[in-house]
Amino acid sequence: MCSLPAIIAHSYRHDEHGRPGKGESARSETWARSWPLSSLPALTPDSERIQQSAQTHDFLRRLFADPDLIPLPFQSTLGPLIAKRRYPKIEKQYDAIGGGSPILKWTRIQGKGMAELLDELSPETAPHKAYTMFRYAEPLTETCLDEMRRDGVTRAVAFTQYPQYSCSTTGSNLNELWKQIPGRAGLAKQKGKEVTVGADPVDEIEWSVIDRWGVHPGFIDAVARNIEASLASYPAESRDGVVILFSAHSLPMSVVNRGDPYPAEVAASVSAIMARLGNRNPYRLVWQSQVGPSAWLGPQTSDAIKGYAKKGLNDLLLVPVAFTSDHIETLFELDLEYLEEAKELGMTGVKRAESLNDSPYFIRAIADIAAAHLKSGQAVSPQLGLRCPGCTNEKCGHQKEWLKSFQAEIASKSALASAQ
Ligand SMILES: C=CC1=C(C)c2cc3[nH]c(cc4nc(cc5[nH]c(cc1n2)c(C)c5CCC(=O)O)C(CCC(=O)O)=C4C)c(C)c3C=C
Ligand code: FES
Ligand SMILES: [Fe+2]
Repeated sequence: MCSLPAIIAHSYRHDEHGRPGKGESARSETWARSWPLSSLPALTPDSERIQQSAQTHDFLRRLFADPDLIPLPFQSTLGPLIAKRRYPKIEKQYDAIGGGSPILKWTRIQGKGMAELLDELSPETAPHKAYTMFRYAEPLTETCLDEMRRDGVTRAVAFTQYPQYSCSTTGSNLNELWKQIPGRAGLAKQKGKEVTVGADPVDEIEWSVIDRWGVHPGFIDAVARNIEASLASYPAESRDGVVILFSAHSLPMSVVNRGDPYPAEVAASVSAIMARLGNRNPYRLVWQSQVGPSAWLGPQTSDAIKGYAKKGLNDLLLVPVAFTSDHIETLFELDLEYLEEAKELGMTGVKRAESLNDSPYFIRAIADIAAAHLKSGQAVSPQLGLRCPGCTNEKCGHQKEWLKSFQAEIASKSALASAQ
């Protein structure tokens, strides 16, 4: 299974009087239903392999078809061709990390833990259920919406699992969500289709968005704890000299120059983590995973390692700062490519801090973020409302207007709940 993390929707139902339904008891049962992999019949190694290969290819095909991520000339022709050409290399990488991305597993563990904590932290909006919505792999937006439709969800929070906002990641996911809601006036008009708003129960869902949380103290603390655990493995006398290399997925310079907020938000996370650690170590922010020949934001992580090797440094701690769980970027690129490269360069003190995965501190942090959001009465943050100065993507405008349209209702319901 390989996928790009997208949105966890937290939802609860209301009873017939519009109050949160306290009696809904099926959380664990519906949760079990939302583990499609565990309910598959036993697979032979061969059929597993075929399924895995098809998933990787579908993932790449969808990714290169997304103009919000990679705008290509003749996208519908060129996208599939690039996906096909890239597939053998990427498939080998997934093979090397155990046959697929663990991102679905971790996202579900985090979501389940978060929903359970949220029931305690925000009993007035309980019960909560976490759904997973990926942009390029199952469960896709439409699959997740189907599940929500079946469950009769009426209120949902689109909670991005990217701590820092980029229009290429969270933005693309929100654009897709807007596109997949059948009764959106904007798109229905655009395509000249007659859509009866309200004909589909999914039209009735009230949405709000947690769009970024890269400096939340709970998130910062969870990352800092993993860094502290790794630093503890260096000898005490050299510990404070270890260079912390924060590594985040890079962006094409065209996206940076359009005014994408991600680089500044990643830098803000790094500063907050360093402050939490007492600013004892030297550090740099570097960028990984660039794709294709265009200019990307640097310095690249692998060049930074090589540069420090040349300067005679030995102790580097790599810290993934824009991912909340392991996947190909950490398990293959950092662990297998860069750590190996560093060894070949003679560096013996290069290590990687663990990803957040099932960190209880992280799960508590996302539960806190969700609880505060549910109390806030906010549908959309002021930052989400603003388009990039260089944005020419009409979908971004529609998506933001659609999400802002929930503001009055969310605010009045929240005011009502806090008055009770
Ligand atoms: C913060 C996270 C990410 C940003 C920003 C991001 C931007 C971005 N990515 C591509 C192209 C590709 N990304 C690919 C995989 C991939 N990307 C992220 C995260 C971010 N991407 C993750 C977590 C993953 C791996 C998912 C998993 O293993 O489950 C890939 C596919 C792999 C490959 O072919 O190398 C591509 C392609 C662009 C163009 C971009 C910014 C515009
Ligand atoms: S690209 Fe950033 S808002 Fe459209
Ligand atoms: Fe990516």
